[in-house]
Amino acid sequence: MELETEHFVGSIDQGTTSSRFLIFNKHGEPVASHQVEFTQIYPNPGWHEHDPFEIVSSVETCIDEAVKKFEAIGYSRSSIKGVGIANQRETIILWDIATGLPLHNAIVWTDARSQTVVHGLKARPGAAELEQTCGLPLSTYPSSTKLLWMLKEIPSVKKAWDDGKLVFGTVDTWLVYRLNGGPKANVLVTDPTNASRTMFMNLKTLQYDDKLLEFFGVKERVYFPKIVPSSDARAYGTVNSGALAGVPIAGCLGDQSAALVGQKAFSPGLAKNTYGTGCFLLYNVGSQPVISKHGLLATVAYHFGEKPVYALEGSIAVAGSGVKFLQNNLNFFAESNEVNDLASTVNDNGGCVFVTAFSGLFAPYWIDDAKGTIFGITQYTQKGHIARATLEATCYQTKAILDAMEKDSGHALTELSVDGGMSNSDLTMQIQADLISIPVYRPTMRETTAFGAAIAAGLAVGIWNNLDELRTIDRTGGTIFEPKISQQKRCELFARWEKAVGMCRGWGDGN
Ligand SMILES: Nc1ncnc2c1ncn2[C@@H]1O[C@H](COP(=O)(O)OP(=O)(O)O)[C@@H](O)[C@H]1O
Ligand SMILES: O=P(O)(O)OC[C@H](O)CO
Repeated sequence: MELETEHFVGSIDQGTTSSRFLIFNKHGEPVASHQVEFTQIYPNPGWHEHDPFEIVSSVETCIDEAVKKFEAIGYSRSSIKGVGIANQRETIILWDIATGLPLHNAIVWTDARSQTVVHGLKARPGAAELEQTCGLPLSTYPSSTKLLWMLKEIPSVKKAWDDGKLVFGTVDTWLVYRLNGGPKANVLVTDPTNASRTMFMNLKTLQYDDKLLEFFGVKERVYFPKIVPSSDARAYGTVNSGALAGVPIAGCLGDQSAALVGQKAFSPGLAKNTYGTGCFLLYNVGSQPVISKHGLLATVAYHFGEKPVYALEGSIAVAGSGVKFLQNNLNFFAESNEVNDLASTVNDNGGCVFVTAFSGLFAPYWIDDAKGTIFGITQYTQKGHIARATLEATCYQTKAILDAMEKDSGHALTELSVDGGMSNSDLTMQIQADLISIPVYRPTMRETTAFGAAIAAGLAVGIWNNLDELRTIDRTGGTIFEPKISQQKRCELFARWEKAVGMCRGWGDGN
């Protein structure tokens, strides 16, 4: 009997490496899920693309397969009341308003091809003030510089612009548009957490800012999606076909905001660090944005009710993608989790420091002319040392981000909550605790990104009535990694890392 009255919420987690669909009950437990990895396209050094239709088909496959599993254990698809979306941010897709067809592959957030565009923009009057309005520094990372590169370099994009047919979308907008049926329904929306990664949105008004659009020269001739709250039962339309046809899309969050929500970091001072393809530390600063003085980003954490909540963010471009690099490019092992066995064949990094700056270095350094560099290789160096140095790179950057966050907020974290694929590595989490000298807490339920999007949708369709109801969801269990090394050792290791960062500057300049 209980099964029939129970309601569920579905959640799309469209990440950089894979897509997933999970179905959650109101206790925050995933009862069915499906995951699909999709193709990573690297056409040139520093370039990174996705096929827009493969993004959609991977999501549709995940929905259909997860619903099959859900029904196989006795539930009915009609008990799924809404769907939420969490998505990789900054990645852009451009399409034609009339046909609904993409004009190019998606340019992924890691892609560094807009370096020359960025240098040109930095020389324009007003460049230094942009961050005060949108929270992001000029770099290859946000969507704006990718759009400008495409307008300059891709003839079909230029033509669509000339013809007044160009639609700009981040992955959330593209997914919502396609899931609603494309040009037939023509639903063009985004939420403030995604829009805050474009450099086009004013952090305070949560709307496009004329001055920002004018700075980038895109005030006219582009269809921008409407910015709507992250939790809304109507604005995102409904799923048009497949196993969940007719179900409302009721919530949408950039994946890192979703992970903060999924960790239930609803109060100022709470934070999380997600180790996925990249690694992103978000710190809840409450109802006013804080513009960083130490290399962090100001971003929207979520907008559920009347007032938005903001976060300070430390973004690291390479985390799990470093592990994938050892796996796919260097053939060190066949599966990601094997990195831990390999890194455990040695006691330390053997003097190697790997600055994994494949796309330049992001927070808090913002060095766009760095390239991946391994320092300290000798005849003694083994694969295990390189594997260990790869894991350490993300942990050092997290330490640098926490230092910056403490300076910006005046508050030191006493524990770091973690999630994401690479947080499955016990070795990495122990190294992390050692380097930051506070405990690292890894929850048992690590699908926090998907859970965050489920919360956004679930609040809109009445699975939960308010955030207080969510506070009671059990977060006990999980693993705590305690720091084990001395302060002196920690300082020595970090000083070597900082030296390596200083020495990797400039390699990519003009190349
Ligand atoms: N046990 C593990 N140890 C180290 N890295 C891992 C492990 N499991 C997964 N990863 C890495 O985590 C990443 C996938 O994490 P995920 O959170 O799914 O990322 P995304 O959301 O970006 O697609 C991959 O890059 C993979 O290499
Ligand atoms: O795919 P992830 O989980 O590394 O997240 C990507 C970020 O949203 C990029 O800003």
